[in-house]
Amino acid sequence: MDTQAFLPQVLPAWKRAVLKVGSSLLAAEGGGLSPRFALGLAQLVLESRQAGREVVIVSSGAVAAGRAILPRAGDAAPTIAAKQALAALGQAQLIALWQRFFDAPVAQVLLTHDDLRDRRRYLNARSALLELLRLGAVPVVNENDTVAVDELKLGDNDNLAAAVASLVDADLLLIATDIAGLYSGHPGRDPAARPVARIEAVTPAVLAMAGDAGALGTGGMRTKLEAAAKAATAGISTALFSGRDGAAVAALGQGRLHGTLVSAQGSRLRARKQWLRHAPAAGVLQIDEGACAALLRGASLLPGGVRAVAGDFRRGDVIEVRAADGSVLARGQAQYNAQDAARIAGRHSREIEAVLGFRYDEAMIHRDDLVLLQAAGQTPIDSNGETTA
Ligand SMILES: Nc1ncnc2c1ncn2[C@@H]1O[C@H](COP(=O)(O)OP(=O)(O)O)[C@@H](O)[C@H]1O
Ligand SMILES: N[C@@H](CCC(=O)OP(=O)(O)O)C(=O)O
Repeated sequence: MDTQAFLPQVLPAWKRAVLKVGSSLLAAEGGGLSPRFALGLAQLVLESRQAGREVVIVSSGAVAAGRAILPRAGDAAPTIAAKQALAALGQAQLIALWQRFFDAPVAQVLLTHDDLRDRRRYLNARSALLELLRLGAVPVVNENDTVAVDELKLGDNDNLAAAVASLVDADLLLIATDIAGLYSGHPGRDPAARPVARIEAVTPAVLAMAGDAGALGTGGMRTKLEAAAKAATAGISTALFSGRDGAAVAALGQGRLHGTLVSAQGSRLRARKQWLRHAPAAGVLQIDEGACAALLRGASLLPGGVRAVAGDFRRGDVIEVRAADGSVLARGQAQYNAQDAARIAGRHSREIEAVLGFRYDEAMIHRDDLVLLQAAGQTPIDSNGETTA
């Protein structure tokens, strides 16, 4: 395939990224996995970590790895069940491949889209991934193919990577594939296909440029653009580039992208705050004056400042935070369900474990999951969202 090169462009500055690596980059020609292209990508991860950035890897390749272990399971047109078996067989090797490049421990995280749709599991996955990053581990995520087969059918690891990018509050989604970026038509079939370096919005016309997968991948450019569109709405930019092109991969470390950049729609923080502001509230925490002052200073809401709990919310639900006079001070995502919140209300954070028998977080609502609806000294808002002055 003779395709035109992409001119370099500036990669947006980032602190935390999700790097999605397709099967097309990890599958060896004779079956199994090859370190050939993974090496350069791992180098990029290492350099980024040394520069104080964090990277979560979303890696496909378990099915390809499984093929080398039990070739007869991967006959010409394997069924979904055979692909699931191959994925289960190959997953350990996939993790072992990534571990080869890092002194830091590699952590295997298997997720499904359903896990991320369920608020409680979403929050659990988030805490676990953020803790892994805090500990300096290299999280490597793949779809849990034993219990969900979306990715095996649709190549949805692209979409999973976008969901993970939102989950961990990444500011960039890097999608490494076997082609330099998006072309205006399928490069194998359209000789006039041109590089598309920049996409401001993933419109139907942009989606129409994308065709199916290459020989080894699933989903092709379409799922990559869908993923980029989701990331964009969450305030995250996406870079599509070739993981086979060592120079293009090395350039990313210097902040230059040879590939396609899909721009974020607004900032990540704005998108998240917007969601917290408008998601239906499942309950209410009434807090004391000390807690009000702490929230206005930008602190988390600790159980000690909670006076009363109302509603039947679950961990991860959005709830309102009201001052003693009933005015709505803030909204945020609950770390504890209503029952547990009621049991720890008024208690010191260090008592949480003794009361509940476990502890998710020292806060009832973490400051990253909280949006203030009043600034210090501002007019309070009543429970209908109207100003009370
Ligand atoms: N408009 C397009 N521009 C670039 N690649 C495209 C386009 N349409 C389809 N493709 C195909 O998408 C492939 C990459 O997707 P895929 O095979 O699913 O890889 P991965 O395993 O990295 O997810 C390319 O190799 C190319 O054949
Ligand atoms: N979970 C599957 C990934 C399937 C998938 O999305 O593949 P790809 O299109 O190469 O990213 C595997 O590990 O083989």
